[in-house]
Parts: sequence; C-alpha cells; structure tokens
Amino acid sequence: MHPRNPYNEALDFKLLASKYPPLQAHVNQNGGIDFLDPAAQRALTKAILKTDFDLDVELPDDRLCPPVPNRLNYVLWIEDIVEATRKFTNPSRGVSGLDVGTGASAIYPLLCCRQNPIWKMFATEIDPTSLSRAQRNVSTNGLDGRIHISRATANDTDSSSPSSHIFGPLFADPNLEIDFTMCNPPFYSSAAEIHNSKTEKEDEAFSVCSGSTNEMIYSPPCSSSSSAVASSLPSPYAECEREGGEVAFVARMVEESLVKRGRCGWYTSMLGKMSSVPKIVGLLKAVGITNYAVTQFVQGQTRRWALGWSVGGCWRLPDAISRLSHLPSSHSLAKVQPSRTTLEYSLDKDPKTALHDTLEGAKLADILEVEKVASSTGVVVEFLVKARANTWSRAARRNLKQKAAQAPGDELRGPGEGTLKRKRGVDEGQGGSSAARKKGRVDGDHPTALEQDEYRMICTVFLLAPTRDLGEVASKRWTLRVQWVYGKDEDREMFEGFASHIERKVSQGA
Ligand SMILES: C[S@@+](CC[C@H](N)C(=O)[O-])C[C@H]1O[C@@H](n2cnc3c(N)ncnc32)[C@H](O)[C@@H]1O
Repeated sequence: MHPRNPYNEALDFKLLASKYPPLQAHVNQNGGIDFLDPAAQRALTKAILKTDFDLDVELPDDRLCPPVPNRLNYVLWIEDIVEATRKFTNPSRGVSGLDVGTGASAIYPLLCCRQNPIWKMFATEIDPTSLSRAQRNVSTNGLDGRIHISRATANDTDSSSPSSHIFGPLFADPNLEIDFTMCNPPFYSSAAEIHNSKTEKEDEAFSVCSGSTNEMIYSPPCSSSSSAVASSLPSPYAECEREGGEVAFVARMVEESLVKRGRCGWYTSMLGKMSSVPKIVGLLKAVGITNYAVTQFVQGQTRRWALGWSVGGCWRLPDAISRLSHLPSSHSLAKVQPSRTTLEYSLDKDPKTALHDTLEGAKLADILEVEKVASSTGVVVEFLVKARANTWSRAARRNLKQKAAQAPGDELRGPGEGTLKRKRGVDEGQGGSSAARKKGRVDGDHPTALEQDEYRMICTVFLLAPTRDLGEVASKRWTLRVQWVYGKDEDREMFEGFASHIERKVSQGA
C-alpha cells in the first residue's frame, strides 16, 4: 500500500453508505459487503469515487469494475515519479500523461486529474463500447478540456496508422511531449491461463471479475513485424511475444519507447503477475535501458507490480520510489532491483559543521555549485549540489588547475570569487548537439530538462537528526543521505565517489 493512500485502514461501509445511499442495499448487518457480488462491487466503487473524489461514474455490468484503493496506489506512485523530477526543474509547469487502455471507467485519467488540478491526460482505448462509456464519464465530470481519449485500432492492423501503436498519441502528434505513460494491461495470454490462475489463486481471489476478453487477454499478432522496431531487434522481443499476455503487451511498449525516447519522461506499466517482472526487466537490460524502477502495490489480498523506465533520460529516482524495500536477498525480485541512487551513512557525532566545511571545500565557481535548500520534515539540513566535473579528489583538483594554467585569463577561481567563463575542457563526456544544448537538453533527454545538461552530476545531500524511536544506540546516530538526482550511467561512479568523499570527510570531522 502506498504510504499516502488514505485507504490504509479498513473502510467503514456503513458510514460510506450513509453518505452515498445507493450503497446501503449492499451493506449487510455486520457492516460487510459481499465482494463476490458484482453489483455490490460496482456500488462500492461508485460510492468511493463520489464521496472522496466528487466523481460521478457509470460502470457497465460487462466490463471491469476498478477497485479504487488499488488504482489509487498506481496514481500515487506516478505522482511520486513526476514530483521527483519536477521539483528540480519547473515546479509550476503543467504535467501531462497518457493512460493506455483506459477502460469503460476511465479511472486513471479521472483520478489523476481530480488529484492534480494542473495535470492533463491523454487516454486510448481499443474497445469501442468502453471508449464511448469512458468518454461519457469524462464529460459527466466536466473534464473534457483536460482528458482527451482516442481510439486505438486493432493490434495487428496497418502499422503506418498512429492508432495501431500502443502509444498512439505520441505517434499521431510529432510535437507532443509528455511526462509519463501508465497502463493496466490485459494480463493473460488466453482463457486457459485465466482459468489456471484462478485455480492457483494468483488472481484477485476475494472478488469476482467482470472483465471482457479485450480487458483480460492479449495475444500478439503472429509476429511483431507490424511494430515499429521489431525487425531490427528481434530476439528479446520474440521471447516476450511467445509468452503473450502482459509480458507481450509491455514488450511492445518497450519497443515503442525506444522509438519515442525522450518524448516521454517515464514510461510505466502495471503488471499482474510477479513472474512478469524479471522478464520485462530482462528485456529492458537487453535493449540497453538501465534507468528503471520497480514497485509493488499491495491492497488486501491483491498484489500488483509496476515497472517504469526512462529512455535516454538522466533523471534518477530515489530508492524509495524505484526499489522494493525490505526484500530479503533470497527473494526472486531481489536480483532485478535497479541500482541504488540513495546512499545512506550512519554517523555518531553531530556532523553539521563538518558537512558544511566539506561542501565548501568541494565548491568551485562554475564547476561545482552548492545551494542550501529548504529542508523537508525531519531533515536538519539539505543541500543541492551541481557538478560539471570532479573537484573533490586531489587528482581532479590538480588536473583542473593544470587546465586553468594552460588557458591564461580563464583561470579557475575558488568559492565565492565570482563567475568565470566555463572551460569546455572540464565538461568532456557531455553528449548532445549544440542545438539541443541551446534548447536546454541533450538528445534523448527528458524535454523538461532546463540547464542540467550542463552538469554531469546533480545530487542532494541531507542530514537527518537522530530519532528517538529507534532504541538506545540508534537514537544517538545521525544519518547522512546522498541522493543522486541527475546524471548519465557512465557518471554513476562520479556520484558514488562524491558520496563516499563526503562521508569520509564528515566522519573525520572535515
Ligand atoms: C485490464 S483493462 C484496464 C482498464 C482500466 N485501465 C482499469 O485499470 O480498470 C485493459 C484495457 O486495455 C484495452 N486495450 C487492449 N489493447 C489495447 C491497445 N492496443 N490500445 C489501447 N487499449 C487497449 C482493453 O480494451 C481494456 O479496456
């Protein structure tokens, strides 16, 4: 369960029914609801949407009835992903996303827009009946101006048509740039698999499922030759296609994301089966995508997973968003976790002064900038560090001085000594055309990146005070947290080197 999900506690159905009378008929004397009754499920979903989100939604009997707490988990995770980057770029800019296969309810765009007044959503749907019902739900709630739903065409039709692509709106409009995609894909490859999963209790065991074939089953067209890049990259995709169901569906997304690259900040999808997670992570790695995230949504007896990936983008997500916490190393998902971006060190002395001195020491005008930022709750002090080059190791400092000496008049100055023209020599390794640099981004990067392609590493450094509730010993210890925010794969070592430099200096008392 997402920590911000308000449905962490059992719902009081009687209280809810008092606010939404149509639910009353489905609440029994003990205050319970029969989750095996589809009408009761629909009434509950409508009651929650109306009472807590002011959304009036019609749910057809022959389509999936979305459980709100579960769908909200995914929306909250998407919010975390968007915020993780946006706070470093332009916090007031608009956000837009794409929901693939929005269903008859249009649940994700409706929740996204109600939760976030500045968001706009695109959505697609392949089933004409669901599409018109979804459109009606959007109009009923006065959200036509913020939610645009388009028809996706059959998965095996002419691939030159934008709508035959999973990310149809990105293919239809070459100027469209979005922050994220999301999707609850058809999980299964066949009716037989649905039957087997019910017997194995892998499915939502506590409730009935009114899903139609389109909603539940995906079997790819004979080969992926209809899709954008299949012919050039056959093998890892072929394996996923053979599997069918959600693995094949998300594999198509991965293919298309490699075509649309930085036109979307984060591509994401939910997964209904834990066994699908390593398969998709394997595919991401096989096609060279290393900046990805894995999470899990647990709601009562239902467990779902979600994956997110960024193509060519350098924004990094904190471990709390991108990794499953508390996984024993023997867990089958432990091996597919992305590399850490949050490094924490436990310190026994008050490190405030030492941290301040260490950062001052690393500061170098126009090469490494340090900015104190407003701290969030529980954080004693927080700094934003932006580096164009390594300034902290002895060798790096020597190197920088030599370069400065070779270019008279362009000498490097120390902290607080004013601005100097930046030397090209210190930022080697930066990719991207000069045109892209002028636009403020490296080719393939997230379009919202402003000036950060000028930096090789951006990270935040936090100090957390000792907490009382961790017991005698732990309560005396401070936590130094260094969070990688921005950087290319090849600069991971630079980030890790910086973090261990800070830790070493602070432990030594600077
Ligand atoms: C599991 S349902 C999810 C519905 C809704 N998003 C929800 O979470 O309740 C999957 C949806 O994807 C739609 N779908 C299947 N293939 C699609 C495609 N290629 N493009 C767009 N929608 C598709 C189905 O018709 C179905 O409505």
